[in-house]
Amino acid sequence: MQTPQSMDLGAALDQSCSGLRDSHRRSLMRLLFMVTGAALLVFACLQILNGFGWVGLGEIGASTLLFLGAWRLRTTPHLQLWIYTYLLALFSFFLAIMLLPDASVTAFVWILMIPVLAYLLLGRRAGLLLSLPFMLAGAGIYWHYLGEAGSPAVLIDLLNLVLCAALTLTFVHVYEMRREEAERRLVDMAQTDALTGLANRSTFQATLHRTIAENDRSGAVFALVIMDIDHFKIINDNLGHDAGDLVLRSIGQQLRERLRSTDFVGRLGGEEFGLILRDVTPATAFELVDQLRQSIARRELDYGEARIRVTASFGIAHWPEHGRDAETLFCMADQGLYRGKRAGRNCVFGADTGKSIRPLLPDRAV
Ligand SMILES: Nc1nc2c(ncn2[C@@H]2O[C@H](COP(=O)(O)OP(=O)(O)OP(=O)(O)O)[C@@H](O)[C@H]2O)c(=O)[nH]1
Repeated sequence: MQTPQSMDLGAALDQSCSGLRDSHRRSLMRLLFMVTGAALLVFACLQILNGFGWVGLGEIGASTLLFLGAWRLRTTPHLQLWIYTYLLALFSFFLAIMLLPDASVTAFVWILMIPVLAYLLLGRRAGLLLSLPFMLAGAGIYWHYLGEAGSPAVLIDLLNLVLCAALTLTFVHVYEMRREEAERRLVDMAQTDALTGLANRSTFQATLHRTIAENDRSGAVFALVIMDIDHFKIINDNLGHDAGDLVLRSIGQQLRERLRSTDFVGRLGGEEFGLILRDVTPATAFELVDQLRQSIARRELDYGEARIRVTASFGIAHWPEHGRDAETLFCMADQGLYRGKRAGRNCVFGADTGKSIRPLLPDRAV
């Protein structure tokens, strides 16, 4: 049986593992392009005033490209490629200004900026892989810049930079790890029913929509099953809410155990569950669901002195015969379920045929 994580977290978590969400990365990249473009314009004026006209003109050209890039970034589908190109060019530029013959010592502060940008835009793994070589190269250039290798003064300066850079890298790495973890937990909570650990209603609905789209392309079929525990209120009323929760957890576990790895199950709310059975004929679906019905009716749960037995009713709708869209399919499966409830519960009903499987076990709750 597929878990909510494997079905719906995919896109969100993939993005979470590459730093910020795509929309945020896009905005940040556009901001960086505009800030870098504006900064280059200022530097270009200073270079021209200093008599380095050709450098100034080059910077004006680069600045124009950056402004055009900021505009293009709004819609490009190749965001990742833009990010890599930008970061590689920017980090190489940092190294280049450190290598200039009369480089100012302040040029080396950019080494600290490398991990921050790389982690924000690429996430933990790619961020580490990209920032490490550039930071090491920067530290090497700084050592060379200081001259008199081995003198205590030089070593102190070098150590200051290396320690500060290592701490920045560690801080950014740990922060990113925690952020990824927190995001994973949040998405998990948003998609999972806390009591049973199954997919919640919105995840189930999203999975149903996706299954319809997939089967539309592949031509495969599936069944939607809605299951409702019979007279569940009696358990709550007689034994309390904790006993009801125990039953819901136990049924969630039973469904998880009995379904195939390609099937999907979710708690739709209260004592109602939804199942998506892939690649099943109507006859197979009936058989499978009836086995589920029997196994639920057979199981006894100990709750203090009490022994709890429950039954459940099921409605089945087939895609595409009973409806091509999720809403119609839900409606049809619901009709089957309520036919089952009216017929005395503990049974399986198809959506339109009225075909049913009658209970083999007596219909009883607590
Ligand atoms: N323990 C527990 N009870 C819940 C939860 N969610 C809903 N319920 C209870 O489930 C019961 C549902 O009752 P009804 O809708 O009357 O359904 P039923 O008693 O199963 O009757 P039929 O469906 O007609 O067989 C209510 O008492 C709700 O309070 C939950 O998370 N935990």
